[in-house]
Amino acid sequence: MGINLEIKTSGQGGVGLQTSAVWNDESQLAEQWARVRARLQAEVGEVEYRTWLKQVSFAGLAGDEVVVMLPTRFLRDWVNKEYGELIASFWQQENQLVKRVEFRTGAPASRPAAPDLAEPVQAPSAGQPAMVAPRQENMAALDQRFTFETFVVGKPNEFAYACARRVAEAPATAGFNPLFLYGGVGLGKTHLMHAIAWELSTNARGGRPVSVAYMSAEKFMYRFINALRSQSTLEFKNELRSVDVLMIDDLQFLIGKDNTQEEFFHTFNALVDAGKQIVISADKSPSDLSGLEDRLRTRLGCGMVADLHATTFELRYSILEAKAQRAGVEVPPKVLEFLARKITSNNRELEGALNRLVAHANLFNRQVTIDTAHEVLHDVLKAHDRKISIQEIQKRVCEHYNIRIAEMSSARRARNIARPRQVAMYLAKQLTSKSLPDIGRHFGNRDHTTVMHAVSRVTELIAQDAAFAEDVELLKRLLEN
Ligand SMILES: Nc1ncnc2c1ncn2[C@@H]1O[C@H](COP(=O)(O)OP(=O)(O)OP(=O)(O)O)[C@@H](O)[C@H]1O
Repeated sequence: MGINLEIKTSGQGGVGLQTSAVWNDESQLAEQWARVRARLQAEVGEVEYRTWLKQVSFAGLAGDEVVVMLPTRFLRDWVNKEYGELIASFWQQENQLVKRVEFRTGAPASRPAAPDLAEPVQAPSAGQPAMVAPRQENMAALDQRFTFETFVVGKPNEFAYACARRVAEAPATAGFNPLFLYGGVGLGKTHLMHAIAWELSTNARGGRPVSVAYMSAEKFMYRFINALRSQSTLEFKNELRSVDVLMIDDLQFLIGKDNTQEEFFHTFNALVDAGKQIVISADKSPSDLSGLEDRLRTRLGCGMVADLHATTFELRYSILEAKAQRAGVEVPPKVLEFLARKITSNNRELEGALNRLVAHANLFNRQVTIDTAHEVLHDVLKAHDRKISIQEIQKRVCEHYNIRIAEMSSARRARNIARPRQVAMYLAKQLTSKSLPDIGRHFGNRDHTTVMHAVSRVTELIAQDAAFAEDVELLKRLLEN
């Protein structure tokens, strides 16, 4: 049989595959591919087949070109070089339309609910759909809900959001590499990481494909250990070092894992030196991640470090409003306000509370009201009350302003006493679910109208005076932690 074969390697996903005539029948092509695989297996032997060829998948026939996919660039190039001609020849013998075989990175046809970017994925060129790797066990998947569009931006996270946007639009820009996102539990780090990965994998820049590998630090360690066990560390290294963007979530997990840290450090250096983008998230800033090697901490902090601050009432309210709207459920503003005031710990808990409330309302066909919120969320609300007492608030505020604790209940009205007292009342309203009269009782039996006045005065001052706002925010964070 005369074979005129041309083998091409491309970084683009298997897209726009169109076929013609008899040879393009899907089931026929599948059968042909099965036979090609069987012949490859027989030809190269079981061990070689399992090592290199098992991961080749068939994406389709485009004109006279068979497109096959491999999960990584390294594998793509290797298989092309070592087995390209053989694969093409077997195809040619199966299907007379085939003239060429094209090797691409990514995965074939069906798009899973959420792409799995633990394996590098090629973003498509403009106008083409993203190619995504198949969902595989033990790999981190991207959450479809975690996009830039669903991320609510407010004061505490606007800087981190802007940095994330910037990296998604222009990876490896000087000053933004690595991008290090950090903040307390449930404040949106993973959400932003996924948003960057989605953006990069679905929006090619100028037609240039971008390969992204996203995984948790835990997954990184797991894969590294597996590679050591199966003596495939070289493949692991090459695979990671072939990506354009490496994203590692929850880096603090590597604390105390010296060998994995070492491996990560080398991967990090290799990528940054090659002008690739790294994005990291952790619960603390690089300088506070004690337990990480100094040289790694230094490198982590040399790009852009962006903090996701504790939430504010306004942000919590906006998040609840957006989530309720997306869920298509009407939640009265009063209830949103109630939740935003009471559930101050983090956005995950806030979201969980809203979900419970909405599920309850649907299940029992009841309206969402403050009463149902009390009823359904009594455990969460109680836990929050338990966490922060008015006495604790008073103690912290007094320490901060350097006044005696007795002044919280005294009748003195000098500004240097009255203002901290008002701040303490304001925080008591924000951070506990005590009623205004209750709060008043803790402050020398003051009337509830005095507490109301304190709350509105402090709210006004926060809006007018940035330094004062920062003070109050700091106190709040200290108390919440
Ligand atoms: N600004 C935000 N807008 C919309 N949703 C948010 C925002 N911040 C957090 N969330 C939601 O809160 C939940 C927790 O966020 P995420 O998992 O990103 O937190 P995290 O900072 O990674 O926490 P952890 O430290 O536990 O890993 C998610 O459902 C996320 O969508």
